[in-house]
Amino acid sequence: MPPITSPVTAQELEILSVKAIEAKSQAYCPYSKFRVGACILTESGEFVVGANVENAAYPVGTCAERVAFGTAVVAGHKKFKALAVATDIKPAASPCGMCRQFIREFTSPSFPVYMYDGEGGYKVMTMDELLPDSFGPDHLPK
Ligand SMILES: O=c1ccn([C@H]2C[C@H](O)[C@@H](CO)O2)c(=O)[nH]1
Ligand SMILES: [Zn+2]
Repeated sequence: MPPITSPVTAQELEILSVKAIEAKSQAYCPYSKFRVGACILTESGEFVVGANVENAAYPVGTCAERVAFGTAVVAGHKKFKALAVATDIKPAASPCGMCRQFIREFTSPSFPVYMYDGEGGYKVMTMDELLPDSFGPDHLPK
């Protein structure tokens, strides 16, 4: 059985959402003009933010979610409680396919992804809902 992600408190969720929404202002998105902010709550109680960073060579740009997870992993974090992603649209946007696979590497099936719309409303889905029947580290030969 996969590990169950520990639940997020109402206070943690409030901070997570504020930081994800604030992180939109750090986006570098001159091409799409589509601001995305992300914030991860680590198992140790730290908040790590990211925003999308685009590039003149369009496909080279990275999403907010991968910036946040890359930053957190490089800072030494290995376990995560929740992710919030914020955009200015409604209904809320959800992580792209590449990000779903990237996040899957570091999370359990019950890991919650909170998706905030431009009015502060949100929907929440687990990683298993976002990426069912997924491929991960355990599928590779030892
Ligand atoms: O969940 C998402 C969806 C899109 N983007 C970024 C990629 C690109 O910079 C811009 C438009 O797709 O939004 C993210 O960061 N996260
Ligand atoms: Zn993405």
